Order: sequence, then structure tokens, then C-alpha cells
Amino acid sequence: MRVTLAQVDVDRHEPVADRRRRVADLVRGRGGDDLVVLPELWTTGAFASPAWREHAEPVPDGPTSAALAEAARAAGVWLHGGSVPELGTDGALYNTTLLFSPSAADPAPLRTYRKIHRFGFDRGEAALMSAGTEVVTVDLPRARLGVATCYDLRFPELFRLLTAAGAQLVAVCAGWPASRAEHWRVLARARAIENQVYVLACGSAGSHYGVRQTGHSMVVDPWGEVVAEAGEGEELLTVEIDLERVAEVRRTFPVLRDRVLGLPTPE
Ligand SMILES: O=C(O)CCC(=O)C(=O)O
Repeated sequence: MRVTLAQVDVDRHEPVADRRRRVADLVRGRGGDDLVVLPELWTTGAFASPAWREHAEPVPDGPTSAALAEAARAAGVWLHGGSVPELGTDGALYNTTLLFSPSAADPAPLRTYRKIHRFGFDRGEAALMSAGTEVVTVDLPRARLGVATCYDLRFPELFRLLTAAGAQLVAVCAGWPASRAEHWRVLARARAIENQVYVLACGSAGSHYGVRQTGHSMVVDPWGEVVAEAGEGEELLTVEIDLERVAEVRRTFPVLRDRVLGLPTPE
């Protein structure tokens, strides 16, 4: 399975509409991939709280959903479209991941995940956005993908629920600050090791609203090895994933079977 993490530079000086076009073009060029993953809140920037409401969009009737759905179909790829500030029908804002199937004939061409753990303690996202409540997995043609966003990475119980729901890969879109780059690296590996899943951790590049981004998107295998890692700038990180590796690690080192507190063992 060929996966590309698109570590987009989210510069506040690039107008949102221009970046939307640029990213849709980038996706359109990814024919041959099985899955493309974008970062968190890449239209505005993950720390651009003053701009979120202005650029919030309804889902699925907003401009980013339309542009990405078209691009995913044109490229014939599954697309994890990172996340956008969603304007809910209740008037609230959500940090919402958009996942597109390449087929318009799919009965559910767009699935969504609203970020559960909001960052900022009592400021920023935690104050301005509402929390999602649903744990989401999506069946790709050859694998079950779990979905998490940025700060969610700090909550192992979410990843355990995704694993119990059968996820073999977990995509984490992020806008992780460079000041905590080491946490990004360690937590992505920890979530992969403890759940024996691939972690596809896609961050953004650049600097916006005074927050320099970590970059360093990475693909971590179910043994915790970093199989590919980006630098700090905008970059496409493409990697071939061997899904057999999940079964192999779980078979040869069956730690998930030894859990005594809680959830059922995944298949
Ligand atoms: O947990 C962190 O250190 C960063 C989280 C974050 O930036 C976010 O969720 O937007």
C-alpha cells in the first residue's frame, strides 16, 4: 500500500483560497498512491484561532470538501484531507477531519471525524471549538484506518479504542509546535508500539501566528521503527507500507493478548 504524507507549509501570508487550490493540485498529482494524508487545519493554520470562524465551512457543503473530493476522484486515491474548521449546523466550530473515497459511486464518499481532545487548556481551540464524541475508523480497500488529530496523540485510550475497533493504521494529522518536537516523535512511536499499528503522523511546515511547526511527519511501523521521516519544510513523504507487518508483529510478539484491563483483543 503506497501512502503519501503531504507536509504542507501553512504560511498565514498565503491566502486560504490559494492554498486550497495549491493543495488540491498536489493531491491531483498523486495518482498511483493508495492513500494521501494532509495536516491538521491546513487551510487556516492550527494556531490561527482568530481566523477559524472567518474561514469555517459547513461539511460537506464547503469549498474544501468540494475541492478535495474532486481532487481525490481525479487522482483515484483515498484522501485523508487533514482537518478544517467546520461550522456545525448548531453554529459551533469543530476541528473536523474529512476522508474521501476516490469513487463518486461510494455510498459514503465522505466520512468525518471531529477532534475529541481540544488543545489549549482553557484558551485557543479548547475555548473556541467544540469537541467531537465519536471514535472513527474507515475501511480502505485493504486496511482499516483509525483517525486521530494532533493533541489526541497524547491520549493513549483513544488509540486503544481504535485498535480494539480493528484499526491497523492510524492517521494523525497535526499542526504540532516545534517547541515540543521530541514529544511528537516519542508519542507517535509509543502509540505504534503499544497498539502494534502503523502510525501515519502528518504535520505541517512553516510558521504561523508565531508558532513554528515541527514538520518531521513520519511513518512508524507496528514495531515502532520510523520507516520514513520528513524534514522541516514542505515535503511529500511517500512510503510503501506492508500491511502483513501488523499481523506478523501481533503474531510474534502477542502483547495485546495479555491485556487484563478492558477492551477485547483485536482480530
Ligand atoms: O500536544 C501538543 O503539544 C500540541 C497539540 C496541538 O498543537 C494541537 O492539538 O493543535
